[in-house]
Amino acid sequence: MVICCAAVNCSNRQGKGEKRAVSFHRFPLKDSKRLIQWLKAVQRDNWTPTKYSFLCSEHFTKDSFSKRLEDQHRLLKPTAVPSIFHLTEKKRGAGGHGRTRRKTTGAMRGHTSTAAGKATGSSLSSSDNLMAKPETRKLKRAALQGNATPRTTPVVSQEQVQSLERTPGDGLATPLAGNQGEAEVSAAEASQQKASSSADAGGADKSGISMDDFTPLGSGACKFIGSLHSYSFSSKHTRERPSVPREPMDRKRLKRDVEPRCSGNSVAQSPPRSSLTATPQKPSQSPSAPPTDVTPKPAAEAVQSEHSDASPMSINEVILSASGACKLIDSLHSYCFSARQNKSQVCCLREQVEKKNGELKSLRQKVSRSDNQVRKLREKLDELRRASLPYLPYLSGLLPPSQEPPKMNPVVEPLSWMLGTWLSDPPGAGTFPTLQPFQYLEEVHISHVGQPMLNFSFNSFHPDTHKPMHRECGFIRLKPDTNKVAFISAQNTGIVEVEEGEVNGQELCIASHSIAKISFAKEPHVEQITRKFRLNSEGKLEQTVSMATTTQPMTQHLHVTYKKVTP
Ligand code: HEM
Repeated sequence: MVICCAAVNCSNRQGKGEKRAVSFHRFPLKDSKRLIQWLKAVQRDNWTPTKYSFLCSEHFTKDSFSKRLEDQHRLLKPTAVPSIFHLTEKKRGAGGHGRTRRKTTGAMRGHTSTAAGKATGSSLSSSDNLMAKPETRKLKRAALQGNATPRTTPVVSQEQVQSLERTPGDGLATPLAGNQGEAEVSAAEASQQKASSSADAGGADKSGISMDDFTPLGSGACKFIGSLHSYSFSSKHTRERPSVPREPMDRKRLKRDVEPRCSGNSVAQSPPRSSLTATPQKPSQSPSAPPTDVTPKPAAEAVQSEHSDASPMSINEVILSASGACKLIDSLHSYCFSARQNKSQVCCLREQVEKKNGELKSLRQKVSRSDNQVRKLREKLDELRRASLPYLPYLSGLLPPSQEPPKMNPVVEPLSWMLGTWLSDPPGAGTFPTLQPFQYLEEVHISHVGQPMLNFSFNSFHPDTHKPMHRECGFIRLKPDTNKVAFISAQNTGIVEVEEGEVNGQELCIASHSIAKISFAKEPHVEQITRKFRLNSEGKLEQTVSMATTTQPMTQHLHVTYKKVTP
């Protein structure tokens, strides 16, 4: 890399001119206040210095320098601010500052220079600026000897100042008390120095080139920014040329690292070297021909080897690039984290759903088992009901509809105490000389429908099996205005009989008047039957049946007490 002066209308560069005549000094990038003063003095619009930007010694007054004790080497004072500039020519743009115009630069070395008079740069005519270079040298020397006074009205663009004032570099790097990162480069000496000597202690060597000149800003923050920038650059480069090997890409970056205005002069391609073993290459000593090599180049390569990218980006660009990279990395981290979190949540939810499904399946099985149990219990209940009250269905079938009951005929009123539904309680007792005593259940229903008679039905059941046994039904009539009663009955055994008697109070005694039977009725045939009904003191209905058969005299066959089950 050729070290060039960044001042407007200054063509000084390393290796040009007399040895030790001109030294080059870095911009105090780490000292923002002083950097602002430098920029105001330089007056380059839309331009931001990099660590490879230099001002030559011709822009500083003599008292800006001190001499090192051991070798009397000229050093720029840490507080020095440049003040000697040629600002009368058309200012350079952001991309360069017109080296070709350097030859036509006038002798006015800053509008406050005593050698140049008190006229401002803007007031000078173009002819005044057309000065021969030797003359310019004289004026330079005069300035270095103190003839030039610092600019009292520095001008700097507001954009530059704001950019610097908000540059994070102020906070990232603590200003150094020493040379603060700017270099003092004696072009002639620097070209002859060995890299080994320049790497001794990181300080300025005899050449005037300090190791700090070519090392990056020494803070971790800067290294961090550099690495992010390297990441951004390499990503960009990979996108553009994904198949290009790494080494060519690095060489390409070396070219970019050179100051734009110097790159056209000479950039010697050399293999990358270590920062501490790099050997400076001897530059061309001819002032007229552009040098084929430059002294600081190995050191610059060392910087590049230490930092993956040393492109001449402005500080703001670096910061913006780093900030963008940080945001991108943060967003990627956030995305990865949220993706992992979402995946974990999905897995967790899936497990919960599977667990709930298992619970639901278990509950459905329980419900199914419960339904079966309920169904079986209902069946059992129905069976128990049938077993306990087998005649209730018949009873319910005999009950009148829920409406106004018919008015009882007065004729049957003497028999009204018989009305109702009655159930045997206790079970009836069966006896006969030819039979073993037995028990039975019986349901009695005696009603009327408004007619002058009562309707009756007697249905007996086996006490254990509830199977139907003897059954009979018929009518009870009263002879009007008498207590004479006729009892007409048909029995399932094939007997049809009429009994007559009298009702006295709540007792009815009747005896068979006529008995008919079917031709195939089972023997022994019944020949006489007597009955007695009464409502006892407990309100229960009692019936006693006696009969005579073809084999047995009149003997009691049945006795049963009923309790009333309807009002
Ligand atoms: C007024 C009504 C009834 C008459 C006229 C009548 C008549 C008879 C006669 C003639 C016998 C045969 C006796 C023998 O073999 O020596 C008999 C037997 C029997 N009766 Fe009655 N009976 C009447 C009501 C009932 C009732 C309400 C029951 C209740 C369940 C009943 C249960 C039996 C039994 C279990 C036998 C023995 C086995 C059989 O022959 O079926 N009877 N009955």
